Amino acid sequence: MTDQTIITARGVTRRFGGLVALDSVDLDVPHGIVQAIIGPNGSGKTTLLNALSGASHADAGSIRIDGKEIFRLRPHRIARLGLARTFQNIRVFSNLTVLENVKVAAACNSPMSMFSIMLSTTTQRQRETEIESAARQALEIVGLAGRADDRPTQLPYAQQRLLEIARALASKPSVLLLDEPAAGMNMTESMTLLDTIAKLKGKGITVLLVEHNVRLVMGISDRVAVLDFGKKIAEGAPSDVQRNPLVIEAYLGRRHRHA
Ligand SMILES: Nc1ncnc2c1ncn2[C@@H]1O[C@H](COP(=O)(O)OP(=O)(O)OP(=O)(O)O)[C@@H](O)[C@H]1O
Repeated sequence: MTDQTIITARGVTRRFGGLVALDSVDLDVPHGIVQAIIGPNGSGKTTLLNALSGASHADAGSIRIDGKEIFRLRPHRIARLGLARTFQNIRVFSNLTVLENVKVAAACNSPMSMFSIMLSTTTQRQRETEIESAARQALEIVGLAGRADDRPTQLPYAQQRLLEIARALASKPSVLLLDEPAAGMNMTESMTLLDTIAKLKGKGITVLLVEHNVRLVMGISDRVAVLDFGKKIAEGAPSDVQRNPLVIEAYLGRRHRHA
């Protein structure tokens, strides 16, 4: 690991019964880049994201965020170290406004003490102002500032996915994990997503994304890691990975096996 590495994973292994979903995976993600994890269906991408975010722990290995070991830490402890994530399925509160949804996420990641809540202290009012400001900034970044007072269900599907990103951003993370951010998006919507990811990178946020749309990944990522049957089979610049015979075989071979 170097000072430039924000995520350092070593030997990350996850089994489900007899199935080895992650087989001793190593990953080094430098600060401030867009890193993609790709691979055929069932290759272990989401399992890796879950292990990194603490949503579902690995059985063995070491995972460091900015040098701190997070293996087996609970998700909220990992979030406090600056890591936020989105999920494949949309998880918003439909009875709250767009802004309220983001404020809830911001508040969850910086809880006030029960004491200050009961006494309604100046500190609490300051925190509320900070939460509102963080939420509005997050909506601004994803281009939803104008929809703050709408309900999430009034947004088109692609914007609901951007709202998920805004919720993750509300905790001001240094690392953002995106699980299938372009799922269900058309070409124009995917381009908006790419702009948003570029903006995040411009703000110094390290983005790690799992994505099925390989063309989209190749356009936005600085580095790509490829999983196949739980093993990392390739990693590097998009142009190198695309030409890697192991990667071509993983995709084509899998397609042929399913044909
Ligand atoms: N909770 C679980 N219980 C049992 N097996 C699981 C569980 N979660 C994942 N798996 C298995 O682990 C393997 C990796 O799954 P994972 O969802 O990480 O793959 P993926 O690359 O994200 O797939 P996809 O591209 O289809 O989303 C698959 O064989 C999957 O069936």
